[in-house]
Amino acid sequence: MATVIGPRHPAEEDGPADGDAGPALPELEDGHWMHRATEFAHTSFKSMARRLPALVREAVVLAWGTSRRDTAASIGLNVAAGVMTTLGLLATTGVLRQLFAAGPTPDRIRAALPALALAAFAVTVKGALTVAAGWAQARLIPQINYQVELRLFETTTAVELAAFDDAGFAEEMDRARDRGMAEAASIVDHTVNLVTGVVGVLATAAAVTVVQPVLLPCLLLAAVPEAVTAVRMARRQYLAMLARITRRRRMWMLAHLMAERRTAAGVRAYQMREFLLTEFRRMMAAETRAELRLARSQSTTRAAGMSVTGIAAFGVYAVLGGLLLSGVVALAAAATALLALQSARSSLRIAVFATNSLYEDALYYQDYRDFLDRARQRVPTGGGRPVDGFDRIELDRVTLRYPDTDKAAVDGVSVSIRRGEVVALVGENGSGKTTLAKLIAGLYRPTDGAIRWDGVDVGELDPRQTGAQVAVMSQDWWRFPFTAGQNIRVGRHDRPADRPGPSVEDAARGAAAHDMITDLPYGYDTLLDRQFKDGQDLSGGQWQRLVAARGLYRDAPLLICDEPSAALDARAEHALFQHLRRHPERAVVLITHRLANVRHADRIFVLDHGRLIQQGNHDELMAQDGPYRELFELQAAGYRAGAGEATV
Ligand SMILES: Nc1ncnc2c1ncn2[C@@H]1O[C@H](COP(=O)(O)OP(=O)(O)OP(=O)(O)O)[C@@H](O)[C@H]1O
Repeated sequence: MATVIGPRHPAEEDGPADGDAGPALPELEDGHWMHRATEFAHTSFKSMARRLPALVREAVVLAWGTSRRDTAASIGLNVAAGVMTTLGLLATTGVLRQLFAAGPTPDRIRAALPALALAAFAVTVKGALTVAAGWAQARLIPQINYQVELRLFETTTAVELAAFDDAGFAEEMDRARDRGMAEAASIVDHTVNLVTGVVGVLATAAAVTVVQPVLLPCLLLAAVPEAVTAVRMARRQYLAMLARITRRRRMWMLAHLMAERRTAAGVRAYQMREFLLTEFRRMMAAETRAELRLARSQSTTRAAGMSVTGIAAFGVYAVLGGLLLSGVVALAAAATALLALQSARSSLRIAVFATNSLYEDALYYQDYRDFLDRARQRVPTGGGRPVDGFDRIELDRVTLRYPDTDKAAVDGVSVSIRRGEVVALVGENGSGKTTLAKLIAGLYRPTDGAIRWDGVDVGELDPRQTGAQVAVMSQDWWRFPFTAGQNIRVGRHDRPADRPGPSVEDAARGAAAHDMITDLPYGYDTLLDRQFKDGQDLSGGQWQRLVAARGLYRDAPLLICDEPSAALDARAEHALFQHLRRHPERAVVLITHRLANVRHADRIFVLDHGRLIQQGNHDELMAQDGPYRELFELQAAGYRAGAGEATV
């Protein structure tokens, strides 16, 4: 049997130094979340604590806006639990005082009983309050997630298409979606934990102060080193993660290349296995060494922290002993202080951790807030004039310049499209056809010039109603993970039952997709995504038929077809073009490089570098000595030559 394990790489035995894991792949762009990670890494705990009130306020406002009842319960019940902590400690002192008093044991126990009952009551009630507070806190999280996610997607689906061409916008959206959104619930969670921790510390401090104020500094002295060690370790881990992040991202990238269905064929066809594995081994070895170094330094920090904590505890015991001997503190109070110490330690640890996490997560949540503010400004408002079809769409010296580009993709183009016509956009790659089609479809607004529907500027029309008049068969379609039937029906999913229009099957027949769909295992109910059970894959051409069927099902008065047949075989292409013929109720804008398909168009617009350089019907353009005739003859010559060779 052939071995499936490649030869061992030297790195496996000794592993290179970190510097050896240099880039064989090109340098990666910083991840969009890196700026927050770096900011967090360089903020001191003191600065974090200073921003704490503002962050807590923000989290409370968010939680309050989501559920007043659960917010009030989360905070109120925790405060009440704190009161019970104080009460419990005071009752314990009472018990101890009675037990340590002089007299016969049965008498002392009897005297301690009321305080004992009170302590038991406090512990029980505190337990119940803590459970109830945890419940309210757990209830808050999904409700916040629901609100925050919904708000994000309501916004991302409403913003204008042009926003997505803006690199900054797309990046902010990724940031908001990948991390910012998830941190909304976290900041509320951390805030409640912070409140719990602070209330715990205050409750303990209050009890100790009542019992004997002198013990308060001892309490703090003993609790602080442990909390500081915890923060130090978390910080060190974070910095180590940050230092290794570039390498880890490279590893993830390689891991995807080696274990992905979509890359499997390419990796095999080009025999890339050894190349990828070698890269992976190099990085893995360096990564392992870094992990080992971190483990060592963390253990050192923990050991140092434990030593300081031990010394502090020793100091507290010594002070307590001194106070006992000098009679400043009674034995019962000293015993209570030891109990309080345990409680204060864990509360302080919770509070410090919560501060750290709250600060970090709030940075990411800010990304979410910033994105929403920015995105809301990009939601098209449009006018309120109703639209019900059109007779003529006019583009008047229309220009569109994509963000961050110097050249206009469409440059001062004036064309008109009438209902009942088929017009074609022709030109070489990058000449601006798709961009012009998107302008006609209303997906982009021109940076210059005007688009008018029956003489009215589109800016004055209701954008929803304008959009409803348009169907686009785009060349870069998305494989929606729906059934075949849904993939077509989604083209007009909101069609009222009484509105006439083609059935899903009619549309599929029109796009030569019906037979292909009925051949699928579940026909129109077949799921077209292999991630689902019984999901199926379609070929590129089969998908294109489905996309064409969706466009036909939409049954709109303006049909824009951008390379609708690029992946279709000759029969499917023929069937589709039968459907794209002239129809009195519809205008068709057709983009195709197969010029035989535009011969019958009423008008052909030829574009070059974004400019309109020729227009007319096929015969008129063939009569001119221009680019259209040149392109057409080049294609026709290919066919003629093929026919000639075939006859040889
Ligand atoms: N989203 C975008 N952001 C920036 N530039 C773009 C964008 N889309 C297209 N362009 C640029 O605009 C110009 C016109 O592109 P367009 O897609 O309209 O050409 P096309 O004629 O449809 O090309 P093809 O025949 O290859 O489909 C090209 O230079 C292209 O690089």
